[in-house]
Amino acid sequence: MSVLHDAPSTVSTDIALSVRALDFWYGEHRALKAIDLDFPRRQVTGMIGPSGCGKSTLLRVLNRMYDLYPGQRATGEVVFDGRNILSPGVDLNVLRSRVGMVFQKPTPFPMSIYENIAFGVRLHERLSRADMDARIEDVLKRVALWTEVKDRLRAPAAALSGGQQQRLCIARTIATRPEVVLLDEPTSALDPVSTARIEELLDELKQDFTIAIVTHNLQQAARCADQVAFFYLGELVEVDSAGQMFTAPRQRRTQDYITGRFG
Ligand SMILES: Nc1ncnc2c1ncn2[C@@H]1O[C@H](COP(=O)(O)OP(=O)(O)OP(=O)(O)O)[C@@H](O)[C@H]1O
Repeated sequence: MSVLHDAPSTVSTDIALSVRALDFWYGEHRALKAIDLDFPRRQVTGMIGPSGCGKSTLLRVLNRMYDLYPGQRATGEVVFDGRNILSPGVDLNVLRSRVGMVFQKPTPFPMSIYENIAFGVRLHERLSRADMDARIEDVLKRVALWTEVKDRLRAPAAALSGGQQQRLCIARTIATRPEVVLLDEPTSALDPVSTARIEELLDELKQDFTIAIVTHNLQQAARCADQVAFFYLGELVEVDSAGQMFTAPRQRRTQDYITGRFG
């Protein structure tokens, strides 16, 4: 399903999302500067850097979440499915179902566990009751929540613990079968046990999805990410495999950051 009618790109099919010459503006403030970054398909890309360097901004560009706010604008290209999703005419509902997002704090809808997942699916697909039940069981199993909630699917999602709520939000996001899942510090509000479960989950999910995760936790980036991108003051300083980045970064600024000299 295409999101736009534009010139096809020449980007390799091993790349799910390709960012080219991206600038981002909050009014007069240029928060991202000439970013070029590829997100390899079915890999985890970790985005790190000190507070305010533009990590969340980039994530919000990748599914045009910024479009909801006046005065915010992006220039350049984000090529997805052969199209520049920054162009006018993109169907944002379709885009956001294909590039899903999970936020820092769990944000379940004020409805049942079942409805939290079914709601988004219904916006895009007409499923029979049996197929919807099967979809919900499938995604809850994938986020390792099924055994904990299968007997209370009609209970309010708000009754779940924070870690369970975040797994539900991930289930809700993958239920529309996106290609890309964006996660903005998804574990920063969670305890270590819930954090470990989400990290394990990322490893599972990358079998099927391309993942971009913003994290302040460098150990988490080292554990979960295949490639890591280091941002500083709105610039992409360095991108490399997690192994290279955390053992032998090429740039001085990256080294200073990962060794704790600033940030
Ligand atoms: N709504 C906004 N209006 C104006 N400026 C903003 C807005 N949101 C972010 N900024 C600015 O854009 C820059 C990048 O912010 P962003 O939130 O992307 O950084 P970040 O790297 O994700 O930071 P953190 O790690 O603290 O979440 C910062 O200078 C920030 O002050």
